[in-house]
Amino acid sequence: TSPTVSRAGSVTPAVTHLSLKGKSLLKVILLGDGGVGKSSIMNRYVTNKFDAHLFHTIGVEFLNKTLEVDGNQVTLQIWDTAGQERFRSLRTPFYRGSDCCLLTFSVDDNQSFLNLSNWKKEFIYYADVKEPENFPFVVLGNKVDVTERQVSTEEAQMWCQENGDYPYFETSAKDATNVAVAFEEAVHRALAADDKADHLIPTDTVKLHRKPRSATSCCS
Ligand SMILES: Nc1nc2c(ncn2[C@@H]2O[C@H](COP(=O)(O)OP(=O)(O)OP(=O)(O)O)[C@@H](O)[C@H]2O)c(=O)[nH]1
Repeated sequence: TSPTVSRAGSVTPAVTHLSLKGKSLLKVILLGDGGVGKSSIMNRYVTNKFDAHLFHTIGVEFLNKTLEVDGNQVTLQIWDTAGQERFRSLRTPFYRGSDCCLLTFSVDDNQSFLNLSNWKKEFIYYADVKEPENFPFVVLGNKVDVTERQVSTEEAQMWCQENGDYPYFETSAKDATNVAVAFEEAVHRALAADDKADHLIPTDTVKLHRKPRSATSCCS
């Protein structure tokens, strides 16, 4: 729609049964081909509005939404990126620090589905994800309100299963189908991945023991 701008939303739905561990901000990023509906999904979720004549995004935009997680306030910072190839260098610097990535395609556009792998690769590279197999991706097949589909539910589910067992949601920003549940799943995944990373830290500990000096090992 316009170059990097930020706005704030203030809706507070409840998400429960999540372990927060002091986190108060979660960054969720939407990636996918131009025109699949990323801006519309974000706008539907944060402002509950839909615009049938949106302009392409240039660079990135973000909106905040406050959620309640186990009685605590968490800010969900949703980053909407420009899907068109010509804006690649404007969007990629914003991938770092994401807690969850929503890979988005449109069910009436087969090419946008085929491009999911490229979006995943681009994200992993520019976000500098250290353990791609543990990163929480969620896949959205948007525009399910349209009648002429090019991608079946089964095909999309299969891709998700084969590429990391990602959750898959068929959404419509137009009529609000599954938009909120998809973001709630993103929050769940982000917090679960954070939990897992916490558990991994002790295994990285290096034990340093001074080796007893032996009579033959000394050279000075
Ligand atoms: N029928 C239908 N149209 C949609 C839906 N979501 C978005 N659109 C329309 O698709 C067009 C593109 O939507 P955007 O939200 O701008 O797509 P985008 O992915 O943000 O596009 P870029 O900014 O170019 O990356 C707009 O005309 C929207 O109104 C949907 O769920 N159903």
